[in-house]
Amino acid sequence: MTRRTSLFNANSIYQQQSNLETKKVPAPRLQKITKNSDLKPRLNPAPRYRRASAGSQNISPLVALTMALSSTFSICRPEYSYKSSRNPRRVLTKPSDGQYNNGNDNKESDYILYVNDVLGVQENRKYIVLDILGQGTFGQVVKCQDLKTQELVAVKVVKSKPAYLNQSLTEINILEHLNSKVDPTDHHHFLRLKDKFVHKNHLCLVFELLSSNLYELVRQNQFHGLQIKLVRSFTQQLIDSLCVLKDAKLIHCDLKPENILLVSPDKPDIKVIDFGSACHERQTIYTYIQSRFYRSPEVILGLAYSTSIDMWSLGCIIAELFLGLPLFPGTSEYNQITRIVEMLEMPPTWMCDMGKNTTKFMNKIEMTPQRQQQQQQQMAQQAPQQQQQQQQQQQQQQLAAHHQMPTTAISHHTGGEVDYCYELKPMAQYSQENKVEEQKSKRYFKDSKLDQIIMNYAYPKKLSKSKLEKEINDRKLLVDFIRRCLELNPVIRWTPQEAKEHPFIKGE
Ligand SMILES: Nc1ncnc2c1ncn2[C@@H]1O[C@H](COP(=O)(O)OP(=O)(O)OP(=O)(O)O)[C@@H](O)[C@H]1O
Repeated sequence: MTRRTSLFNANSIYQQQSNLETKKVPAPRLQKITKNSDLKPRLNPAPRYRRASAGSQNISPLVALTMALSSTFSICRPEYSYKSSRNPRRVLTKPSDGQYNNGNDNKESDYILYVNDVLGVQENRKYIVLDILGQGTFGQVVKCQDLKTQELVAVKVVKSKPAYLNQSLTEINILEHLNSKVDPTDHHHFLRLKDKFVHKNHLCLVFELLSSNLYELVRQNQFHGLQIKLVRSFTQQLIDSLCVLKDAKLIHCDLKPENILLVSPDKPDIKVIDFGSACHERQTIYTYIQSRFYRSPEVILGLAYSTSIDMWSLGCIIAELFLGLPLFPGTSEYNQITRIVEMLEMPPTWMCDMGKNTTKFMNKIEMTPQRQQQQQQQMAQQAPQQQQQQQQQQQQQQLAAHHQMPTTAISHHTGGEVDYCYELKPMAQYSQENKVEEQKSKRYFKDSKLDQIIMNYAYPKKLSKSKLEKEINDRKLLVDFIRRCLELNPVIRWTPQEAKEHPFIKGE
């Protein structure tokens, strides 16, 4: 404490004392501060309201009834003695009825975990369970202490079903590759894997212990958006991770706020977790990937995918961090693609042509002669140069469709024998065909287009003119950045390397 602060405290105590004296209230038991005395107020040596502890020292009632409760109790009842081994075991897993694996697992094949359980049997590789951190598709994540080093760690106890076991082995492979080869110096925000072992038929992965995930952070903020400065800091770190992943040809496949964790509660440093769905760009075998709100149009439509699906998820995440609510909170896959199209645009025709699931969500409509005529008239009115450009575009599209290579993002196909376009199926048609009850989308935002939503989102109160101008400018950059991540055509969607140069990231 500096001299300035202690002086300030002493003066305020003097002030307090004189106020009390004028009101004729008994003054607190402070020693009068003289010129030469210590500036800190001193309590009289014999404190009142003290209790004896079992160790025959004087302790305050607060300590006696909290930290020293057990010894206080033994003073009152000498026959009482406390042993932690007699505590009831606190169960962390729900449901907790043992159904499989000799009663160790519940009906969901989750290992039934209790506080103070020890995971691991090998000497020097044992972890005592302290608390539950999270539960996911693959199993449970618990906070543990390494019995040898006393270090706190997070242990993922994987479900005992073979499918989850296999997928978790992939997670181990990818994390080990990332930790030892791709990012050995731990500079690119990837979770560190420390150990792995099998405990009672459950694969256990020991990770460094991190803090809350970004969904929890937004929830703690009552689902109000985060400050643009903080959003920028998170985005810079995520772009850095995605650049490294792209260079390593790895796709995370499940980027979402729940899978981005703060390293500690008091700093904006983050790490990407959950590589349980990750894969190499050459091994994209699964088609049902990414959590729905963050699922890219190419995955919804059933096209081949690449690292660019993580950039789509990133766009959704950044928007959500700024707005406090998910941008595309789809209630079904149909609802998801509907929300995307309503807010942004239709996917280009080549994507609809090539998507294995397109016919589930969209109708292919033949162009009527009337509509064709209308278009030709429009073309004739356009400048010759534009016409030439359009013709070139058409040729490119035909070529692209032929070689399954996309070029530009237009929603209808012209040229060739048939002229057609795609349209989203009306809700009633989709519901009837798929025998489901689709609901009309609930709107979270008053505006319907991305730029309006962000530019009109509540501004911080009492901003000076210059700060308001800066906020508006920052938001314009944010809109532009998100729009480039949310490009429906994955071929022209920005790569993380391109995004790294954007003024929003550079803070220009
Ligand atoms: N290293 C860690 N430190 C602290 N908490 C963690 C850690 N790893 C995971 N968690 C918590 O556990 C939750 C689930 O973890 P994880 O996503 O790895 O499990 P999962 O079963 O693969 O989940 P999902 O259903 O998303 O696939 C996370 O959202 C996070 O809150």
